[in-house]
Amino acid sequence: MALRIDGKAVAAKVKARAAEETAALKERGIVPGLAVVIVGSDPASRVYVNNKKKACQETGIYSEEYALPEETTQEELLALVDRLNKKPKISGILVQSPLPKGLEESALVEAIDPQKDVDAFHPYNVGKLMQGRQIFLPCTPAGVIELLHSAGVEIAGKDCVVIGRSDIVGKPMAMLLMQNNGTVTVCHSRTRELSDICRRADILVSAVGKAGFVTGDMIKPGAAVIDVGMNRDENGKLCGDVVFAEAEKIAGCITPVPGGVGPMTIAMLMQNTVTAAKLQNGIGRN
Ligand SMILES: NC(=O)C1=CN([C@@H]2O[C@H](COP(=O)(O)OP(=O)(O)OC[C@H]3O[C@@H](n4cnc5c(N)ncnc54)[C@H](OP(=O)(O)O)[C@@H]3O)[C@@H](O)[C@H]2O)C=CC1
Ligand SMILES: Nc1nc(=O)c2c([nH]1)NC[C@@H]1CN(c3ccc(C(=O)N[C@@H](CCC(=O)O)C(=O)O)cc3)C=[N+]21
Repeated sequence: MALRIDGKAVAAKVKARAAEETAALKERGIVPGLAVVIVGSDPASRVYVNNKKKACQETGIYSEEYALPEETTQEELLALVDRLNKKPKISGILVQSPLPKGLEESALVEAIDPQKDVDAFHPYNVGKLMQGRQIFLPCTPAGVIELLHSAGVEIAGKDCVVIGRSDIVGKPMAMLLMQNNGTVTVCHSRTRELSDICRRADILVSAVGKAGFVTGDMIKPGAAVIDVGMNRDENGKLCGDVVFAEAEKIAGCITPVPGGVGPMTIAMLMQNTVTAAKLQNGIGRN
């Protein structure tokens, strides 16, 4: 049976570290602050945003939430981002995706001050990541790397397969695995012989968004299986991309959903908010 990686426990450690740093900053009169902007009433987004708020409370990070109606215009959002860019109390800005139709996400992300871009979605930060000179690590992929470390999985020299090539998960995930000296293959909807490629992976990361996508026969015995997917099954229950019951019999270690990557995303966001506050106050990392 595979080792079940406890994302909640690892996230608690990351948050504890962020809380310590926050306390130290507060002694110097600096309070890290996060602004979360959510537009419309997507129920899943609501849950994530509430989790982010709770994490801020746990770590002592100041937070502001802007819950805006579905009808909000691009101009109104841009004006809000501009205000938050200039607001000293705010170290980090996150615009929750997806946005309602008609709003242009990329223009909004580009309007965020790169020094406050705690998601690391701004093209400046994406470029920095490509060069391995990033100031912020992308939260979900960085969370995955932490989980692998926590389970004692070595990345260097390993065959890593990422399923999914989105800007927010797949691509930055591949980049971070490469930075950690993995040999990375990225698969997507046009990939041929996907199962065969997956079966060669020592580390398999699934970020597809389809329940039941990764079956036991796609997993190499002993592999590390990381499930980024957040889906609802036919009963409305939260589940990942991986058929967990099959995979845990074959994998060496595996992350569950819930309780795997999700909590790590939020913990890394707290870490990035602390980093942002330090940066804006001329304090180097560590
Ligand atoms: N745990 C967390 O913190 C987070 C979880 N998520 C979850 O992760 C999942 C992925 O998110 P995101 O990257 O934004 O999703 P996207 O929909 O943007 O990307 C999905 C990717 O999967 C690929 N794909 C779809 N179908 C297939 C297929 N049949 N075979 C191979 N590849 C396929 C797509 O390929 P193509 O490019 O060719 O279309 C695409 O690259 C979602 O469930 C999301 O909810 C997301 C962010 C954070
Ligand atoms: N700008 C932006 N940044 C994001 O980081 C971002 C986003 N938009 N849009 C949506 C995705 C998704 N995401 C998750 C965060 C927490 C959990 C999480 O806490 N999951 C819990 C359970 C949550 C539940 O109970 O539903 C778990 O897996 O255990 C999941 C997913 C961040 N995202």
